[in-house]
Amino acid sequence: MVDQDVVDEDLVDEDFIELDRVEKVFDVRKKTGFLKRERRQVRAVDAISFRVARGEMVGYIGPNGAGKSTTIKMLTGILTPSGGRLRVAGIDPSRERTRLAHRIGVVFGQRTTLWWDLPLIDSYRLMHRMYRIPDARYRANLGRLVEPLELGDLLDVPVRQLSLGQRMRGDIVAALLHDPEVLYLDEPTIGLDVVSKAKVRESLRELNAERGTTVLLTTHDLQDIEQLCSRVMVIDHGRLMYDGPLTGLHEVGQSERTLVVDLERELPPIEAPAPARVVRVEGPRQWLAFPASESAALLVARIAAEYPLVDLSVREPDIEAVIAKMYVEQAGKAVS
Ligand SMILES: Nc1ncnc2c1ncn2[C@@H]1O[C@H](COP(=O)(O)OP(=O)(O)OP(=O)(O)O)[C@@H](O)[C@H]1O
Repeated sequence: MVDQDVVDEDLVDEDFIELDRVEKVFDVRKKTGFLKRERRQVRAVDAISFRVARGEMVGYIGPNGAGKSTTIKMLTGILTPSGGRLRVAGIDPSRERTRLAHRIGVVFGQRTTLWWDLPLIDSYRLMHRMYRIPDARYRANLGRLVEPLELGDLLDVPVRQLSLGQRMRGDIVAALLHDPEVLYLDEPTIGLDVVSKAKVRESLRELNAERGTTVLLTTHDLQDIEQLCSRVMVIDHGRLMYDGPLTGLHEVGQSERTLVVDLERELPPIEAPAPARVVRVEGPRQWLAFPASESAALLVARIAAEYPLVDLSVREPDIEAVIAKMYVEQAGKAVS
């Protein structure tokens, strides 16, 4: 709610979210024997710097344990950085968490901010009070959000009775009732079916286009990024590996698909026509990498003609594969 807060006049729109060499180190104690404990440090976020402009929609991706949630938690003020400088809308999140809370919205796909046993509308009424949203604005926002997210018939249903997709859409409305300028989304489409995913993505697109809401999106689903974000940042082991347009990421990461082949019995690696090649063998199962630009049909036909084929499937590259390819590319550049 911008009008209730003091807006930082010096803040440039390009620096709406600002991180300079931000770090987060956790002290972890592990039991290693009777009365023996080992202390270890986990560098979850390692000197990350980036800027997000007001109104941008940016993907923030990486494998499990990369440091995404830790970054988001620092951006909301839940966690305090161990080092570096961080500002959101000119505010230091960990110092002024409450003031910032009025300007940001957060959706965690795996958790809900809604009250489990209450009808959906009661959660919204509670938020209306908690955020002290003016009545007219609350009604207008509810009207504006509920219809496109198709929640009109579900407002009186207890949250525990909603499907995952309905609950997720309910959470998105909850995060937007107070008109936040920034929305952090952590896996907003996880576990959703194709139709629900499409609905969630469509509403996010509209929100960004119509209200200029800045969106930082964490996901394991590359299609979320493809359909929503023109810019993507890749994080791994707490470090920023890539920051740029999705097309650049495609060039390094999406260039290969995998054909998984189940043979009748264990055999030596399949002799596939280049550039296809066997990348892994486990008993009768073999994995072949091949260029995403080529059809799998020819490769399948060749293998079927020459090998005792039982089953097969084609896998699109996942984020882990994209990042693995980045390492190879970077190592190659460092050597050459
Ligand atoms: N409270 C904590 N105490 C100790 N270590 C932590 C804590 N929170 C996170 N970590 C560690 O920090 C690293 C980064 O974790 P984080 O949850 O940020 O990763 P992530 O990218 O969000 O992963 P995922 O995709 O699995 O959610 C991991 O090694 C994790 O075990």
